[in-house]
This record gives sequence, C-alpha cells and structure tokens, in this order.
Amino acid sequence: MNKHVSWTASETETSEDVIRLTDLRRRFGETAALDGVSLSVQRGEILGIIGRSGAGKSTLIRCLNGLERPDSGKIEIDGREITGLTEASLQPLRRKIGMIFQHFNLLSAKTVEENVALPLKIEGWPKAKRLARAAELLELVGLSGKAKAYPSELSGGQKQRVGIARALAASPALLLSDEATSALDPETTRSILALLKDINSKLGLTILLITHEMEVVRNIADRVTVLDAGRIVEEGPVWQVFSRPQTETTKSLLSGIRPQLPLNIAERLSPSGEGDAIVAIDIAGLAAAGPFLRSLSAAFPNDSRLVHGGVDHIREQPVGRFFVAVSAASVSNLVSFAERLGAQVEVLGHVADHA
Ligand SMILES: Nc1ncnc2c1ncn2[C@@H]1O[C@H](COP(=O)(O)OP(=O)(O)OP(=O)(O)O)[C@@H](O)[C@H]1O
Repeated sequence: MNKHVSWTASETETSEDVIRLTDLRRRFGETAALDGVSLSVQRGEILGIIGRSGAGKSTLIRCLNGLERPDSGKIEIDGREITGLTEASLQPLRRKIGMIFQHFNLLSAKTVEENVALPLKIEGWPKAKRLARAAELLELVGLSGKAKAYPSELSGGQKQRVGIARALAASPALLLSDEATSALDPETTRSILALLKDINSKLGLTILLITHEMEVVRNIADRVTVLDAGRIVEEGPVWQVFSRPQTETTKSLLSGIRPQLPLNIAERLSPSGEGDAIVAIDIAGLAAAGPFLRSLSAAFPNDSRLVHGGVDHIREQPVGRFFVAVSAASVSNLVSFAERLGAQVEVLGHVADHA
C-alpha cells in the first residue's frame, strides 16, 4: 500500500468530534423521519448506523451531506456548524465529506483515473497534479493497473475500489458509506471491508457506515447506533450492543447473525413450568474470557446441558451466546449463578420432553 498519500485533514484539525449532531429533526408531513437525533463520531472512529427500512438512515445521511435540510437541530462537521449555511458556503464543507454508494456512481464514459480525479478537477487542480494524485489513490486501493480502464471493464469490487479512491481524492475529514457493500458478493464484501479498515487505520479516516448488513458493522465498526422511527434506541461499542441488545428492534435486526434457538426446540417451547427450562445466556467481554461454561456445568453437573451456542469475537472481545436446558427444579439457581458470573439470562420457556 502507498505510504505517500497525504492526509491533510488529520494534520490540520484538532477537534475530536468529526461529526456532532444535536437534536436533529426532520418531518415529512405526518412522518418524523428524524425525531431528535443527537450523536457524535470521533476522529478515526468507524460508526455503524443500523435500522429497519424507514428508520431514518437515508434522511440522516442526506442531512449530513447537505442534500436535505433539517427542520431544526445542529449539524457540526469538523467543528463547523453547517445548518443554516447557504448553498455556496456549503460547497467547501461538502469537500470534507467523501461518499461511497451501493451502485458506485462512476461515470461510464470516463476512465478509472478520470473518475478518481474528478473531484480534483472540480476543485481546479492542474491535470498533471490530479492524475498524480489519482495514481497514488489507485495504488492505495490496489488498482494501479486499471488507471486507463473504463468502469464497464471492472468487477463490482473493483468499481467500489474506484469509488473509494474517488471519495478520498480531496482528503476528506469523513467518509460516508451508504450501503457500499450491499451489491457485492460476500467475498468481495470482505475485501472491501478489509480495505476500508486498512484505510481507517493507516490514514486515521473517520467513517460513518449506513447499512442493513449486520456483518459489516460486526466486522469493522467500533460503535453502532440503532435508529427506529427517527430516534436513537440503542448505541454503544459494537461488541456490547451485539452481545446484549436491549430493544426488540435491535434484537430483530441482529437475529440473522446471533445464534438462535434451534427450530425443533423453539417449536416445542411452552410457557408452562413443565419439563426442562430453556435458558438463553449472553455473556461478553471480561466475563466471557473465563471458563464460564465449565463453571456452569460443574455447578449443575446432572441437571443442565448445552443445547446450542458458542463464542464469537467482535473487535477482540469474546461474545458468547448459549442455550441451556435445565431442570425446572434448578432453573432459578442456575439463573442466579450465571448472573453472578456476569451473564445476562432469559428463561425462554419449557419443553415437556427432552430437547
Ligand atoms: N422525501 C420524502 N417525502 C416523504 N417522506 C419521506 C421522504 N424521505 C423520507 N421519507 C419518510 O421518512 C421516513 C424515513 O425514511 P428514510 O429513507 O430516511 O429511511 P431509511 O432508514 O433510509 O429506510 P431504507 O432502509 O428503506 O432506505 C420514512 O417513513 C420515509 O417514508
């Protein structure tokens, strides 16, 4: 990777928060698309924003890049308030924001290097300088050999690499990623995420990701914010939110990537107290680093057994989710025992026969 790509933003700015939103509101008729959103993104951080369809994610991103004006509230980018600015004075601030899109938005009649250099052309850079910068950026994204190619000659992953290089051309303080991997296959998604992570750590680039792909957030975000009906319903470090989602919205968004109770057991669950209880146990961070399962089975050797689950790692933090069957007589003791070890426990119901 190229070590010469200049990064003026981090050299010249001192503010810790690249984005600060305060009580942002935007209505469309009866719909509150943003209903009092306050959040901040620190320099060098990767923040994921997730939410169901209609939660307000696009409205938020459109407010950030100036395409939408909030009804009220404050937007500060790199220490400057952009709410209330005229279109002309917004222009230089827009350059502080690079954007990548689901469908790449490349110009098909222009070569790869021309696409990358386009933001610099708009800024009035001389041709030789902007092509030199494009070459640096193409090396950064691993596409040096494709400078003279046209977008139609590239794969989806390569097109997104061009999109990333173009987004970085004017040395933005912030990269907004709007579903940037949603049109890519899983392997290409992984390589694009690795590239974004690499750029984030090499250049200290601040990234705000809007996505419906929970894997994306799990793999590269530091923190996550969950939007629902225009409000923030949950936020925190990804490993914490993903290991212990507190709201039904977050639980439902994460259902595809967290271990779930096997269907053959879920179908037989009943709320009555007959038969074994099925208990969901979530444990993360320090508490999960110890021999949690061993302690649990040592304490309840004959009347508990693991039916499903395992330990994953999110940003180096262990995150465990287990489903345990336990006799009705021992369930309350097991719950207290697991909670004392730092777990979050939920009794899901009972199964009359053996699970
Ligand atoms: N221009 C508009 N006119 C009317 N209603 C709008 C407009 N833009 C957004 N909305 C409404 O505001 C709410 C939030 O929409 P938004 O597009 O921000 O959600 P989203 O989280 O991005 O959804 P998706 O994941 O489906 O893109 C929705 O109820 C939507 O119908």
